[in-house]
Amino acid sequence: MGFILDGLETESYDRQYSDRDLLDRIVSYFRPYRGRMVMIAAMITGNSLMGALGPIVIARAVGLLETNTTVVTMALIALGVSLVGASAWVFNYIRQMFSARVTSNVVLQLREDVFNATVRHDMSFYDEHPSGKIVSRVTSDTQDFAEVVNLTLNMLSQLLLVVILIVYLLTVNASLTLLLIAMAPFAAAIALSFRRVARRVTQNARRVTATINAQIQESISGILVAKSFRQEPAIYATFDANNKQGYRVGLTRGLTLSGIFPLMGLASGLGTAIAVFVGGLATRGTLSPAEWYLFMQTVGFFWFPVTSIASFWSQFQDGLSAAERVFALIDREPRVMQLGNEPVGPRPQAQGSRGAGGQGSGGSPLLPFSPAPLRPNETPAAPPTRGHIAFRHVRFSYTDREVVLPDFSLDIRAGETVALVGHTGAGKSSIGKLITRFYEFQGGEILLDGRDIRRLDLGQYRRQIGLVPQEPFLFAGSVADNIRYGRPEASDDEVLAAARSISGGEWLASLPGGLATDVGERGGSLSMGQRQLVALARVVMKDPAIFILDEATASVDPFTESQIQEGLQEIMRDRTSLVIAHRLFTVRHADRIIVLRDGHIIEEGKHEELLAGGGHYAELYNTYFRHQSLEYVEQRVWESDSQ
Ligand SMILES: Nc1ncnc2c1ncn2[C@@H]1O[C@H](COP(=O)(O)OP(=O)(O)OP(=O)(O)O)[C@@H](O)[C@H]1O
Repeated sequence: MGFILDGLETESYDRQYSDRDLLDRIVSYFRPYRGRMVMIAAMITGNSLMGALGPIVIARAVGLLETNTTVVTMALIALGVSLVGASAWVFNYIRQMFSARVTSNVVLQLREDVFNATVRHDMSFYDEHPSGKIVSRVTSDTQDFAEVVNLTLNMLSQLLLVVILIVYLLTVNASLTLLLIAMAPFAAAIALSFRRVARRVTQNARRVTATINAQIQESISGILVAKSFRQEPAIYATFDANNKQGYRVGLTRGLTLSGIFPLMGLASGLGTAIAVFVGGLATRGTLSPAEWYLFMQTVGFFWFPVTSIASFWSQFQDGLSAAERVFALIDREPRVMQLGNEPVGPRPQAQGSRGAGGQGSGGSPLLPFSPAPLRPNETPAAPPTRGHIAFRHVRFSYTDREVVLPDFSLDIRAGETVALVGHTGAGKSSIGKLITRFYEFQGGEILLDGRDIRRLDLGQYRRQIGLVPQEPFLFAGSVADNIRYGRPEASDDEVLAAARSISGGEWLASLPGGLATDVGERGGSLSMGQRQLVALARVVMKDPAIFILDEATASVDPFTESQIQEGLQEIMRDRTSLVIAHRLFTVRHADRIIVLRDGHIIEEGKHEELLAGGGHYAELYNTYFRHQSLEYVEQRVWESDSQ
């Protein structure tokens, strides 16, 4: 079966729970619905009782046929059978109603938990796991689990029906009933022997579905790149291969599971034959036709749940493995670990420009915050965030294969604008990602105003960080919705004010509907420059103490560029800013430029100093930044004019 399973690895966070742990966990989801579960149990009992009563009443009718029966008696029996059938239906209906509510609630809760866990995971989780596979777990796995719950209830109802009939039959003929019971272990043994096979084929089917989902999702997200490289056939080929693998795995599952039914049918046929033969011999002359009818009827009822345990078992395993996968996703150990939840307050009210050198308002930015001792029941007051960031001998790697920052130390003073430059892969973005706590570092410490960022309340801490990534992501909705994302409670006037704080709001005029313009999926209806402007306005709305900008490498038209630059000046004025710089404008205006190579600081200073030094920065400037300068552009124009 090897080729069928190629590429169907489990996820690194997958784990095998013991049956007991798994069951305890499942039961915990049903605990809040104890009352309804009791009601369901009562309805199942009622339904099974009525189910058993049906054949008993008919058997009585058969018995009565031996004697002289009146029309009235027969009518009463017919009425009895109808009542029994109707009551069974009512019990069943009420049970279905309650169980639908309970399972829907459980799935609701399970989805909430799994989605909540998913969005809380740090970025390393998303690096390792394709989003399509995560989607599979959140949607189809939770649904499969719900289906198995319904199946279990049906099964319980069936089993109860058999138990009731057996108890009744024991009163009719004990030895024949015991013969029936003696056959049950054989049927169950055959059913259980399929357990492992069924679970494996089912799990493989689920994995292949997740792989197909992941690939479709990736292909659609990257369709623009794929089209521009004319890679549609390659995408199709990968899909085709995955789809065919899905077909093979699905077929194997179908064949394996359907093989169980004929085998079980054979076993039940044999069982009935034995019951007829042995039972017939043993009870010759002692059983009435009515009793014989009831026994044979019960053999049918008896075999059905016992044999369907086989198929049920595979589906049950199916549901259990779905639950296992969902719980594994919920329980995945976070890599970013907060060691405390010390409060983090907003930045002190802006008191005009702090100027170059970045001495922030109020006190020494290097002074660590030492809170006054709290009285019992007093919640600690959140100290204002001045924005002094210190890296102390930080060691960081994404994976075991490469150390990105071997021993990184850097002080960014409160209010300072620091530009990080360096060749690609030098570790610039990683520094920003560590400040935002997207990834966990392995050694050293990072301090905010003298406090270890691992001890801070993560939500409050991130509230103080405004991030603009290289390709700003906009959510579906209007420009105003996206700006309001920075502070959901903001009024329309505040949103407008945030938009106007960027380049006087001139950029809004280029949008067809102004603030109401629909941004399209991922902001696709706006130009790259407009997306950056919206992202900047979003940060203004958030009003963070620390601003991190991973500058876009894509150039925008000069007019938008100047609007972006004005916006940046506005944002950087009163806050600590870290810019992964790709624009000459930002390096020139930075209080300090840090030049990185292989995770080490090799130069630092202001633009002119570094340029005069003729080192790595000068080299970077000449190969990368210089062509953006006005002098360069003018010289090129002059050269082309004079040719
Ligand atoms: N999510 C990740 N998982 C594993 N390795 C990563 C990840 N992100 C970055 N790296 C690696 O870490 C190193 C530093 O990457 P980083 O993105 O910090 O560089 P950078 O200086 O910002 O480069 P660029 O200017 O190209 O954005 C690179 O070798 C990169 O391959």
